[in-house]
Amino acid sequence: MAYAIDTSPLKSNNPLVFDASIFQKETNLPSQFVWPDHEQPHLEQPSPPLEVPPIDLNAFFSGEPLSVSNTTRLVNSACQQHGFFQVFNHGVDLSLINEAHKMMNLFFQLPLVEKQKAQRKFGEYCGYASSFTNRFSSKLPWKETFSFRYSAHPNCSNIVQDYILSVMGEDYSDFGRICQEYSEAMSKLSLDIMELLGMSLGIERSHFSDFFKDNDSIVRLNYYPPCQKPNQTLGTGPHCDPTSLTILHQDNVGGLEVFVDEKWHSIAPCSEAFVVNIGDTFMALSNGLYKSCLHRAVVNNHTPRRSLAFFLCPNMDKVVRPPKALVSDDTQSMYPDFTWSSFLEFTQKHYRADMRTLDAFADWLQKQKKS
Ligand SMILES: C=C1C[C@]23C[C@H]1CC[C@H]2[C@]1(C)CCC[C@@](C)(C(=O)O)[C@H]1[C@@H]3C(=O)O
Ligand SMILES: O=C(O)CCC(=O)C(=O)O
Ligand SMILES: [Fe+2]
Repeated sequence: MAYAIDTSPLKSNNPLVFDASIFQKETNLPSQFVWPDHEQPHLEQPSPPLEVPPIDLNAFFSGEPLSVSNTTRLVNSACQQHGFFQVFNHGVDLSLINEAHKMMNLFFQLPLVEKQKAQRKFGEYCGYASSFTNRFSSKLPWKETFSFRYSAHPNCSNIVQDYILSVMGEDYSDFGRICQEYSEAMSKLSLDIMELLGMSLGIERSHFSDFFKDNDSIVRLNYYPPCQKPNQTLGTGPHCDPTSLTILHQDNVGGLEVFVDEKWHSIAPCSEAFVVNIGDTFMALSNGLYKSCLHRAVVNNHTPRRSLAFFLCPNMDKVVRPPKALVSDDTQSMYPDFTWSSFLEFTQKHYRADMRTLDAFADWLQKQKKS
């Protein structure tokens, strides 16, 4: 079997490197990529599609009373059931989305050593990772990712482009510029969606958009190479996003699945739409009313798949606590107050994000307080 041997000091105790150009032809998957039987996808039985409401953001922002009440009702019901919906007429230029996909294609086609200029370091969430061979020793995801920080703080006006140029070099200025523009567009869209979520919860429209104005978010480019044994592995394992809100754009290949009513359901790609889902931090902000739902990405044996994720996160030191209107004497606060910086650190240094990250974090916080 063909493995590339890693020579970097980072992974001295783990020689496995995921080089997609080699691994996509492998018929014997290294055992680290083989997921346990109960988590393996059964691709021979296609997952039924999930009914996700199509949300017309333009109609909502028109202020026309019927559109507003229909939209908030649909969002409220989807978020209480599973936390997934799709947004249309979102105001993001389709040519910017296409450019971002083109740049992402170019990036992932680069030779491994070139991509490794941006190698993600242990304990950090930014950079390039070919699978997580230096982070985890089993249930490795069949993917490459490139993640970077976006901050809406006025002092960080060019943060994405500066980061990409600093790690990849001057030749990557178009890549940096498009990623910067895309991140800004996603941050703006996320604040619009926060207004909608605030209204759908019956609280002050600006409550959550104000809370996230100075967001410190994560943008991630995902590349899922073909796999000769797609039934044995996963592109992204079952998890709930620890972040607040995810805005995902998938290419036309398909692979995103959501666990609802005890079954996996697919969400078909749609180039004009973004898939939006509630993450654990927003579940805490809504006092458990809106759900952060289990999802995963499956791979296939013929076509590479790409997706672009914007993970909205609060400013690092803001206290995550639901508004008073969502906490009654009976319900109390479902989760302890926390900061995003501590939750992020938990996912990067102490716990691999899965379906119970928020509960595990709440227990961990409790123990920290006691000791
Ligand atoms: C804070 C984060 C951790 C992860 C990236 C962002 C939001 C989603 C998380 C993740 C995708 C959930 C599944 C497991 C994970 C390890 C992955 O497969 O990428 C998670 C990310 C991470 O820790 O890098
Ligand atoms: O690529 C996808 O479709 C989903 C990826 C995902 O869930 C994530 O990165 O959190
Ligand atoms: Fe996710």
